[in-house]
Amino acid sequence: MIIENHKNLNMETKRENVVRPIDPANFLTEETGSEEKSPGCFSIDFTVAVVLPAGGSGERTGLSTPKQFCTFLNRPLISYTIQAFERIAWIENIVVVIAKDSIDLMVNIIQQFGHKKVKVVLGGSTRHRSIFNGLQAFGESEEESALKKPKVVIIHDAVRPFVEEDFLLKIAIAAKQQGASGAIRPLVSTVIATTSEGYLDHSLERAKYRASEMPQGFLYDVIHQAYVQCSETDFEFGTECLHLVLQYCGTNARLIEGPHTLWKVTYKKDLLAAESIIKETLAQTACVVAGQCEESSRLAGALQKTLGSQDMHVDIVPTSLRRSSAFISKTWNFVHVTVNTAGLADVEELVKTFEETAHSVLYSVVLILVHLDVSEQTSASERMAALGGIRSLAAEAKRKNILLYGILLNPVKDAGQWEEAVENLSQIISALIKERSPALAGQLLWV
Ligand SMILES: Nc1ccn([C@@H]2O[C@H](COP(=O)(O)OP(=O)(O)OP(=O)(O)O)[C@@H](O)[C@H]2O)c(=O)n1
Ligand SMILES: O=P(O)(O)OC[C@@H](O)[C@@H](O)[C@@H](O)CO
Repeated sequence: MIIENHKNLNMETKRENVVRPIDPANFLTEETGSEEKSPGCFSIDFTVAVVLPAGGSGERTGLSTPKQFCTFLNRPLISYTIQAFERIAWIENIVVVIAKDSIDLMVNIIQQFGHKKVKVVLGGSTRHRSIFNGLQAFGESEEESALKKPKVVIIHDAVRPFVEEDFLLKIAIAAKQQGASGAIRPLVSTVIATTSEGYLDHSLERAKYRASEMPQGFLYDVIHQAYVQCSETDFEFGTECLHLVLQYCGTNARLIEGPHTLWKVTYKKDLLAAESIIKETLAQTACVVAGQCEESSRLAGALQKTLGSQDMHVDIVPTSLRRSSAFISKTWNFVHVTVNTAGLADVEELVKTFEETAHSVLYSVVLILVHLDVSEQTSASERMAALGGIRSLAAEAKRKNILLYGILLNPVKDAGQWEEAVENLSQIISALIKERSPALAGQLLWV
């Protein structure tokens, strides 16, 4: 679900963090978080920084909110892109270039989602002007500017959230060696030239052409020099940074074919596609927290098998380890199996652990309580009553971006009926994890 307004963002603006609107000729950047290095898989021996142009209005989406600030899964698109770069240890700084009207919102996003390497800079009336503004946030020395210029600068549209470290490394190394580098993709449609009357003039041989995508990498001095020299026409109508460095610096970019995930969010459908991709990625793993008793272990093992058959990787963790960060950090989906005792206290403790570890800040956590009561003494209504507290617990958890659901599993003795019940349970668990619906949080389902 795409949300255009920002009712779910904490809009209490801390003015001291706001980048003061200033004359674009004299850039000011504002430190908005501590410099923390995220663990990375690769390392390189030169400095790299990133400029994310995010100053556009997103007219082609037809939405009133610029697409980079449209939210899905309780988070704006730009936050996903920032995180894609922030988690990379060899990227030192991320300059986000935004329109003046978005300053307060951007500062709140940085604070709400804990973005650490980000500096905010004012954009311009076109993408090239915004990129140039971003580049000018760097200076020759720390004295001249809050940001020392990097050896290589990666330029990446803020509305392209799916970018991986290995490809960024290729782009950065090629830019260091060649002066410039850029991502390309095969054309999907054939390119044609039209006459002024709107007829076909000629078509291009598709195999000879490629789509220019992002990220692009440049030696900082090369791209900066190109922008210093480029014309007003370039600034007003240009869309290709690689062209600028060729025309004004004679630098021929190394072109690297990238994965199909580099696509740019342009239309509303792209926002829906981005939400689906993130949901699909989050739903690939789960953790079943189970007690030591035989029924609990048996149910946990059966769920691991049935969810596994739906391509979900499931770890089983004993209840005693439910608070260990080792297992919490591996997934955003948790199934807590309880037998005979309702286990709401355990669930409450898990919610507290997710909050203490800030695990639900970037992505919603799905927490499903599966309760099996094998004691012969309790009636169905008594079992329902035992989980009656889940609704209030779920309301509190939802405020922390934790989606709590309850499922009552009826005990059955017949092996065939048990297998069928576990299959049904597994389908429900899978659906709750895939959909991540806040509307169903607090509901008690019955299998
Ligand atoms: N004056 C501008 C215009 C665009 N961009 C950014 O450049 C990227 C790619 O541009 P595009 O997809 O065209 O974004 P918009 O210009 O916002 O879209 P539209 O043309 O539909 O208005 C986006 O992250 C956009 O925010 C920018 O920083 N400054
Ligand atoms: O043209 P738009 O402003 O919609 O998007 C920018 C794209 O052109 C640009 O990101 C790539 O083509 C690479 O230069």
